[in-house]
Amino acid sequence: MTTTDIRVAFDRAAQKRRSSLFRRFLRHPGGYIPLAIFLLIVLVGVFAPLLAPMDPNFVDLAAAKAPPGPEHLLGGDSTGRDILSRLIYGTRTTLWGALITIVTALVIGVPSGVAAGYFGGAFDRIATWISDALQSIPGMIILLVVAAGSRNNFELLMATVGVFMVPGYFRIARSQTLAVRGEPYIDAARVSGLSDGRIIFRHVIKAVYPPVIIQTALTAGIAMGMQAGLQFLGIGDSNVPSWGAMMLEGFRLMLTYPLMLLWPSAALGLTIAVLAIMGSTLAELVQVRTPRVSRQSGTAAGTAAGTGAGTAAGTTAGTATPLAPATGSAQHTAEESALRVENLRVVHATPTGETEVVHGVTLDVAPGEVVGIVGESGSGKSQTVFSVLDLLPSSGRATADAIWVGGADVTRATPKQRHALLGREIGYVPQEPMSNLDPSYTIGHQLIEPLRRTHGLRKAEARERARAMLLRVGLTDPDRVMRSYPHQVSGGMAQRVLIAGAIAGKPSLLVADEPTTALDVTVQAEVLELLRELQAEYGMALLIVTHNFGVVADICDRVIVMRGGDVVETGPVDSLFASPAEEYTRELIAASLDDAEGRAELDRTGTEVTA
Ligand SMILES: Nc1ncnc2c1ncn2[C@@H]1O[C@H](COP(=O)(O)OP(=O)(O)OP(=O)(O)O)[C@@H](O)[C@H]1O
Repeated sequence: MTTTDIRVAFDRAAQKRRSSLFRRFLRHPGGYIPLAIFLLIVLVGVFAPLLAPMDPNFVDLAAAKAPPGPEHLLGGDSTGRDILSRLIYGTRTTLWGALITIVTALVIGVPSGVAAGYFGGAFDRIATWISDALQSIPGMIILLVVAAGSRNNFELLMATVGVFMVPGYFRIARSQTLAVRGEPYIDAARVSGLSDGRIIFRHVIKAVYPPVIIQTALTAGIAMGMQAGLQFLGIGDSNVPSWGAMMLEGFRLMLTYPLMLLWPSAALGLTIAVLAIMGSTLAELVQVRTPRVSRQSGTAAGTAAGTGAGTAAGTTAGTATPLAPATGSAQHTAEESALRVENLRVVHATPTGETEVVHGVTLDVAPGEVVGIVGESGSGKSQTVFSVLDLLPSSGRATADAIWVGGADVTRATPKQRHALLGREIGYVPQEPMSNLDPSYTIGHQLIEPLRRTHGLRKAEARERARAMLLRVGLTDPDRVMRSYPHQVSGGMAQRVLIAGAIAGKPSLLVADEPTTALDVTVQAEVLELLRELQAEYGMALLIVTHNFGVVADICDRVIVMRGGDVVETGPVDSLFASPAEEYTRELIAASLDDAEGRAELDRTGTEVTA
């Protein structure tokens, strides 16, 4: 991609202006109208003492069942209390009760749902079981017990209602987290060394909060209805003016004095209706807005959660199938290597049992060396590098005698140490540039964050470093790129951004997994050229995964040929090309050459046609 192409792509993309969910909500009639009404209701509740014309409990016997008039605008109740004042104070009680319910449900439901979705395992199973069990408990009976035991303590009752609302939040938070935790941009954040906590707060919460807000609008309505229902049943403090208690009184006198039932029912109905409309408007806007980037096959699969333990040195694979002999060889000592993998096995749990997909691979990359792992689809290239990067999906388990990164054996490190080391020592350029960027954050933010967290740079330094890296990878307007969201840049630009991010921490090893596969042919050559330049400039080791011998011939010093989870051959590129020892290697080379000839033929035909 030329500089002009980059500019054109940028300008085209930049036209798609992004506006926040809140702003779009405010522009939608289903947003601003109910919001205005709801805010008005809140103000009435907050300023009840100023707005209410009388004390809500003041009894004026002359006003008993009085019709609306100048003294009592909405009339008097059965004991002569001013209905309007009670309604205004009742707003306060109702909102306060709903707030207690929502906060209780949010505080328990969302963190537990996110943790269950993110970490999975035993916590997920136990939390899901508790959530299901909670739903099967008859809430009203528990509420009656709590009311009797606490002498109708209003706050405790509303908190108990909140506990019964927890499963709604738990399920939403868990499913949203499950949906994003396997996204490549989460993997990319892990590889860049961000801790689980940071990833959750920065990336996962962004996906969780929109449905949680919708749920909150609906829960508020349900909580108010429940509260009115409780008070209608006579549960709660009868001295506290509330819409439910007013409805109970109105219900008793419905035939003789229907107005008493009308006012609190109208207030409750209106409040629940505006909350429901806000909820459904938000749901509509969120659906339009969230372009779910789904993981494609071949990109980093799953999160690393649960994989760290499996890589501890000395553990056995525990495969159902007999172990195949180890394959491959290391050319350098552990201390001399940027990366050295010894006897790596990867096992996946499948419905039919465990399957070993990488069978004891040994390989290494020296500092400053460019090594290609090449092989047909399914040969185990990605599983090998994902094991190094700690990115295997939760179904996968890697075991190795050792994985040396920059002279340290990461299989002996704690997961935290391992992440920190990987974030510092290894840069990762993935296959799918677009899905490896979080659509919720600007590119600048995504470059600056790992530099601050993993490399400890101050914000200004990190910004300057990110800017310089964007310039270095050929993006001529780094400030605009930093302000852009991923959807505002082209695939080629996104890959340059990821390369900038991968090298910004000055890693000693850059791992590139099919870095050009998702790009169009003209951009492929430029990205390869860029990788080669950067590797030489920074003196990094480069491990490039590809199925294309053309790429190997282009930039690699040495090649490792894989087939069916084994290393079948390794050697310097020139000698391997000149005299491959294995028939399989010969076929791969021939297939790559055929492909190249085919493409040249296509190019020629294209030229003739257009000429
Ligand atoms: N989650 C999984 N569960 C079970 N088997 C898997 C899983 N992921 C990968 N495999 C298997 O592991 C083997 C190696 O896959 P891997 O992705 O490493 O191949 P690859 O050489 O990188 O191929 P490609 O070039 O298509 O990405 C394949 O047989 C694949 O089916």
